[in-house]
Amino acid sequence: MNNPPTLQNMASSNEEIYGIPTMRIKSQEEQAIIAAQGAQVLSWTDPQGRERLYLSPQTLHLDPAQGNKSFGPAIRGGVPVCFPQFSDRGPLMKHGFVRSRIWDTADGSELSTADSASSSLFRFADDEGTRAHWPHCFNIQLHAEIGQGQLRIRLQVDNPGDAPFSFTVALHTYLRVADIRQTSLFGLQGVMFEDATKGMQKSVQQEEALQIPDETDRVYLNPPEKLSLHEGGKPSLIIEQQGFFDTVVWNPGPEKARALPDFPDGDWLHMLCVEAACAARPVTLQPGESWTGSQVFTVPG
Ligand SMILES: O=P(O)(O)OC[C@H]1O[C@H](O)[C@H](O)[C@@H](O)[C@@H]1O
Repeated sequence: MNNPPTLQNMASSNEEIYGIPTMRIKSQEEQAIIAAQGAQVLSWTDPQGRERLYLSPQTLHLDPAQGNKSFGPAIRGGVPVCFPQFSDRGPLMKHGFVRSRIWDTADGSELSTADSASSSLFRFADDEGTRAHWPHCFNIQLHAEIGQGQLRIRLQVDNPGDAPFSFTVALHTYLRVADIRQTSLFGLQGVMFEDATKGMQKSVQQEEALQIPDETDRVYLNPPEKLSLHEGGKPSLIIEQQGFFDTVVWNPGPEKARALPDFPDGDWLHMLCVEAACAARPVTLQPGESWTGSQVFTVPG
């Protein structure tokens, strides 16, 4: 079986990946690569040297020459940040606009300078372009950290304005799996979900292990904080979330995969999105309030 290429050998200090400016962080044997576009984590190599995130080799991205002048295409893979709208659950562009904008490093430093650090902090705030679509003042920041077999991602949204606003949000994580047909997700038995492949019909998951034989697009409501991904019958990754009150599980399956212009036809076999989200109901922030959510991935010991 042909596995898609990984980024781990493409990384030098301040390189561009598929034309996207990136920052690299390191901790002993682990490394992660974060794009300035969307503060999107593109790659996480675990202590065994295995790439854990899926990134489409056909990914589209902003033209760096255009910078923040326009809302460009979204990067297909890694950990897209969906804000201030999840999917098409509202009037805005699908998954909101921050994944299609260039974020700043926390101290305004050059992307390459964090090369020796094990964490990164990116920020983005409202501007004329965002207010034309969504008339609110906001700050959003993403902190990503690796070490000891973990990738830890924390997202914070602040309301510095003088009016309340509501949003839906997700860390739309694309996990890389060797073969989706040998992959199961544990922890969702007995949890109610909305099924986007069946007009948002609500059901309760009966099976102990979720398998993905075909297109799967579910928003699980109030799931447990800890899920476990198994590959080839063995635990492969522990997935934990806090602050987010839904979990989305998405794989396009063979037919939808063929319809996605930025995704190889066969790559639905090598990925599974397990997304920490507030999707089914919004978060509301009063002036001066903040919301924080995190998603943590741990390689089992
Ligand atoms: O293709 P995108 O806009 O990146 O969205 C990819 C997918 O994201 C989420 O998982 C949604 O639940 C899916 O309905 C959607 O197809």
